[in-house]
Amino acid sequence: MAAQTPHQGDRSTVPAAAAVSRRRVLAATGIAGVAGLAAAGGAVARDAFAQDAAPAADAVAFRGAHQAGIVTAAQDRLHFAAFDVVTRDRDHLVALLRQWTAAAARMTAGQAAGGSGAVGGPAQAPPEDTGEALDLPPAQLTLTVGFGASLFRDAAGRDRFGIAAHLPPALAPLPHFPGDQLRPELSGGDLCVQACANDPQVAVHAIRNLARIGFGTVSLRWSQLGFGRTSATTRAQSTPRNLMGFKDGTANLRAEDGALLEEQLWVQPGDGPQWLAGGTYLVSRKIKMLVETWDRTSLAEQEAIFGRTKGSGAPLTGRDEFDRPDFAATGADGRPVIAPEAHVRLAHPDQHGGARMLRRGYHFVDGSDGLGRMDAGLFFLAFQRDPRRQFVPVQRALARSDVLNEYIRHVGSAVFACPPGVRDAGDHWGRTLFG
Ligand SMILES: C=CC1=C(C)c2cc3[nH]c(cc4nc(cc5[nH]c(cc1n2)c(C)c5CCC(=O)O)C(CCC(=O)O)=C4C)c(C)c3C=C
Ligand SMILES: [Fe+2]
Repeated sequence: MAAQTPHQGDRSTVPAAAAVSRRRVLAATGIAGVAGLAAAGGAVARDAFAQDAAPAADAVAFRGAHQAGIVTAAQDRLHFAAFDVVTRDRDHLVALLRQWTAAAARMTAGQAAGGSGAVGGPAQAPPEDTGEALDLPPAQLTLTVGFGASLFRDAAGRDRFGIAAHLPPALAPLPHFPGDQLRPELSGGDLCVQACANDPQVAVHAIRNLARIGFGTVSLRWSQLGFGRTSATTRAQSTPRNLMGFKDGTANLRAEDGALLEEQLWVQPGDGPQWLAGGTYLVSRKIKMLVETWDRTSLAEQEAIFGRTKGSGAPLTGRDEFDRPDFAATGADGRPVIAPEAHVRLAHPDQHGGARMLRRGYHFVDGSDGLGRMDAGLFFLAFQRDPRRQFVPVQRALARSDVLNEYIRHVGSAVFACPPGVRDAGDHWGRTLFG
């Protein structure tokens, strides 16, 4: 595979030899050929991979200074998984991270998870790929890994894998916030993988194959499917709407923010342990929305809650979506136009020493509760340089005063340290931490 280290702006370019789509493999082998591959022991499939080295059109480069899936233009679908490590053997864990890296590089390029694919291996063995993405393109799949604090020390404080000395202070557990209704089975985790793609089947396929490869070393702790991005992460993307009908992500950090990303998003050398420089922290919160209550709330009340208009997304003190909110403005009654307890006032960087986050969440609808209510909400994901200075103070202010709290419940929570990007073909997830 070509050794190439694309940097931030190069995400759209994929090392040519890495980018052989599953569709191209099928075309090269032919459908009839595929049927015969199991008996043929996979040689045809491997030859097809070797011969066809044209780039897949909609692949996001896996390697780079930073991991993909953070400032990457937010895709439309999510499958997020948190894993517990079930081995005590450091070598097994590192071997898995190497295997995962290889599989992730392949799948993000549109290839099968393993070299012989879904149908190219021996008939007597389980296939190296589960097959449900066999004829699908890469769909801009990104796979982003993170490490939880529990990977470093167990509940009794024991050093699990000889990495406790490298635990970043900023990976501290989040404090309890007023109103939290967190469920342990939707929270925490030793490792996480965020799979984003523009095809849900591609995202699910990726997580499923990583879980399959990890059998015996990791076990799935909790997972979340998401749809409909709730943020824009590049200037080219329009602002989407959340399940409450409001534009969400207007004031988000974006890929083009240059120096601001260094200041607010990427861990800098000297911030903490060196292994995380170029990485970032991810906070996930599963937030249920009481949509039936929201839907019986007047438009004026809804707009007062956010401090923005529902139609254009403009602040209540402005006309256009990207107008700066004027928190000093008062109405004819002398009261602030944007209420003291409005969501955008409480979350605004002006209230938190300039702290910002890169929000990258998704909607979820997990069916209904049997009592006529939708089990729906926001799977909030936010990347940042230090949760102690960013997520925690903002959430503390929101938990204390946000009028939105009447309509939402935080039920899941986790924090992960996401290492820097995989640099080249010899690099792997966790190398900077485990050596
Ligand atoms: C602790 C961080 C935040 C949580 C949790 C959170 C939950 C949450 N937010 C919305 C909808 C909107 N949020 C908006 C802005 C906004 N929200 C946060 C932080 C959290 N939100 C920030 C930092 C900001 C930006 C503030 C600013 O700089 O102006 C908006 C307005 C549009 C926008 O800028 O994105 C909406 C709408 C929901 C529905 C929700 C929980 C379910
Ligand atoms: Fe918000």
